[in-house]
Amino acid sequence: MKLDTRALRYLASEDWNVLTAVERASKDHEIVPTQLIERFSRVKGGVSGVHKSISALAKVGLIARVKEAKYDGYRLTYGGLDYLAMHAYSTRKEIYSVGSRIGVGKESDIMMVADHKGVQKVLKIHRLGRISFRSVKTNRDYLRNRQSGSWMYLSRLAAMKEFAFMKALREEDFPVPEPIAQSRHTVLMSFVDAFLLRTINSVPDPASLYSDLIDLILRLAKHGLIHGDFNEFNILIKEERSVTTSDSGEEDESIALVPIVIDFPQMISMDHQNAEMYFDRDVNCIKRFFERKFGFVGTQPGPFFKDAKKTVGRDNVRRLDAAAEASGFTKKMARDLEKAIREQEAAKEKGDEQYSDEDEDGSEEGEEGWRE
Ligand SMILES: Nc1ncnc2c1ncn2[C@@H]1O[C@H](COP(=O)(O)OP(=O)(O)OP(=O)(O)O)[C@@H](O)[C@H]1O
Repeated sequence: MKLDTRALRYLASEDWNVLTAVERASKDHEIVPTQLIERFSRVKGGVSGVHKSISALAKVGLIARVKEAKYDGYRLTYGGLDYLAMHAYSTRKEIYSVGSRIGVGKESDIMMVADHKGVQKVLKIHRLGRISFRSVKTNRDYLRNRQSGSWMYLSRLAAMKEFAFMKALREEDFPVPEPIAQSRHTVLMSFVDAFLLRTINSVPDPASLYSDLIDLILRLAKHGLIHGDFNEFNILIKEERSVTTSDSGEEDESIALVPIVIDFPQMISMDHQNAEMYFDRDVNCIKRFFERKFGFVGTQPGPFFKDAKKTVGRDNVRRLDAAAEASGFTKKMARDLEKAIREQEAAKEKGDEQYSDEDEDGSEEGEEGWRE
C-alpha cells in the first residue's frame, strides 16, 4: 500500500463525514456494519446520502467492502487512514504538498512533504504488516491471520511511540530530527539533509566518529534508554563546516561529521529484561560496521552493559524510558507493539521475511504502481 494522494482533493464534505464515522467505529469493530456507519454519520439526505458516500469512498479505496463477513460491512484501508492523517496535517497547516518518496523502510514509507511556505519536512508512514513470512509456520499463521485493523493499530502505536521518544530526546538535546506532529500511523518531522552512514565509504577520522557513536549509546543509557536498532541504516551523517581565522589572519576550514539518529519505535528501557542483549547488539553493530567498512578496530574493550547500567540517572539526568507512557502510551500498548516488533525481528533473523507490497484487495502492486 503506497500513499495515494489522488483522492485527497476531491472528497465532498459528506464523504469526509462518513469516513470519520468509519474510523470512529473501527475502534471497536474490525468490520464496521453498514447500519453503524449510517448511525454514526450525520449526512444530508439520510440513509441514501450515507450510501452514496460509502460508494464514493469505496470507489477510491479509502474503505473496503468486506464480502466474506457474516454481515454487510466495511473496513478502513491504509489508504483511508493515510487520508485521515493527511487531512489532519493539512487542516493544521503543517502539510501543504506531498513530494516524492525518499525512503522505503521495510515497514514504513518516508515521504518528502512541504508546508505552505515551502519548508520541506519528512513524513514517516508506519506500515506494519508489510512483511509477510514464508516458512515459520506458527509465525506465519499468526501474522497472516492478524486482521488488517490490528496492523493499523500497531502502526499507530509505532508512530505514537516514535513521536514521544523523539520529543523527549530532542528536549535533552540528543541529535535527532525535530518531531513536528503526529497523526494516526504517521510522524511528521524535520528533514535532515545528510548521508546515511551505510552509504559512506571513507571518513577522515574513523576513530573520532566511532567514539561519538559509542558516546551516544552511553548517553542514551544514562537516560535509561537503549535504541535497539542502532546501526548504519539508522544513523545519518551531517557535514558541519566551520571556518576559523588564525592570528596571522589565515582562514582554516574544518569539517566535522555529526551523527543524527533516527527510527525509534523499538526503543527499550535499560531496565528491560533483555536490556543487556539489546545494548550489546547496538554496540556490536557499530563495531562490526567500522571494522568492515573503514578497517577500524577500537583499542578499548566494551563498553559493557554492567558499567552503563551504573550510570542510569546519574548526575540528575532525566530518565526518558517512561517518555512514551507519559504521553498516553499505556503499558498494554507497549506490550502489544513490542510483541509485534519481536516477532518480526525473529522472522527477519531467520531470513524468513518476504517483502510484500500486497495492497488490501490482495493484488500486488509494483514500485511503478505508486502514484502521487
Ligand atoms: N528525518 C529524516 N530526514 C532525512 N531522511 C530521513 C529522515 N527519516 C528517515 N529518513 C530516510 O528514510 C530511511 C528510512 O527511515 P527509517 O529508518 O526511520 O524507517 P524504517 O522503516 O525503520 O526503515 P528500516 O526498516 O529499513 O530501518 C532512512 O534510512 C533515511 O534515509
